Amino acid sequence: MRPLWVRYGRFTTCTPTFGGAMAEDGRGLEIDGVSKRYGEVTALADMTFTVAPGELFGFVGSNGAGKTTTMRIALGVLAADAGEVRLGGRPVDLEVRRRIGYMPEERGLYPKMKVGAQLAYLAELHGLMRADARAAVARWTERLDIAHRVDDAVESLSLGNQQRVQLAAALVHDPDVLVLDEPFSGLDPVAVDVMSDVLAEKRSEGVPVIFSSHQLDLVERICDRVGIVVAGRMSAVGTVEELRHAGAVQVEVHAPQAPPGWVDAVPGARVVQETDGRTLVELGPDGDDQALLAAALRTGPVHSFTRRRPSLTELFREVVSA
Ligand SMILES: Nc1ncnc2c1ncn2[C@@H]1O[C@H](COP(=O)(O)OP(=O)(O)OP(=O)(O)O)[C@@H](O)[C@H]1O
Repeated sequence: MRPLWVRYGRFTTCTPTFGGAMAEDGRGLEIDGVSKRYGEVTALADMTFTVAPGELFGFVGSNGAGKTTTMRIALGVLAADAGEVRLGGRPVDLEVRRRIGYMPEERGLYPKMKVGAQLAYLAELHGLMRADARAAVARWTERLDIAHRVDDAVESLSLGNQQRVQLAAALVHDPDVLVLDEPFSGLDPVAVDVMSDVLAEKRSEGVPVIFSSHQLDLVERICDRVGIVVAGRMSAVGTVEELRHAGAVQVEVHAPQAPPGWVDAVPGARVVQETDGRTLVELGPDGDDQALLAAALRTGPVHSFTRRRPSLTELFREVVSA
């Protein structure tokens, strides 16, 4: 059967040509040397990373860094100038695309269509038989706690519930990979938990899951790996622990009698913040925490001396301002 492209609101999809789990060969989703320009603007420059099967990957970066462009190219609705996207080792073509579950940043639902009918329509577009589509809609609307709204028009739902419908739309065809553009934005804490649980469930099924977000505390909490994008390139990638250990060591010192400037004499040490006898010090590669402790003790009593690693938010600031 020849794939047929269908415009669905702002969501484009195609009719099925075959089934099969393409992410199961251990290679997952590969973004390989992808570049994209919009006129004079370089949106992506050699963007490269992978999302393994069963991995929850957080895609973070400043506004305009290139996250949405990467995701659109991964889905195949936008063409790259160079590079390739593969799923399970296979370049993303029309057939592979229908195995992707995509949640676009600008949500793409028909406002006046009923929730249940809309989801069933989408599931059928992705190749499910009518009865299977209805069963999938029942399962996902139940799971996402919107089953009581299936006969309501999408526009009558709150924005958060519309977002749950949008997630259901990405899931009803049991995709081999999930690509979600800011799925958590605007959700209340309960909805955040529901969304996190669903993503974790898909991960446990071996699905590669990538989502973009500006909620770094959430990304730090739930993701297996994180990629920080700066100006269209992957600037840092790894587990949060790996990124934190690659960052500078910080030490919080509580020495109430220490005068301003007490850190200046310690080689490789830099004051990040100083308030009420508490000093946050960053140690460079040549910094020595014992020399810092000795300097603190010379000022008087030291009530606490704690080594800490930067949070993802601090790392993010460091990476984007480098
Ligand atoms: N259709 C377009 N025409 C021209 N420039 C575009 C277009 N879409 C994106 N850009 C530019 O490409 C760059 C990357 O944009 P993109 O939307 O991918 O970033 P983002 O990381 O998703 O940002 P945000 O966090 O704000 O959603 C930006 O400089 C943006 O202005």
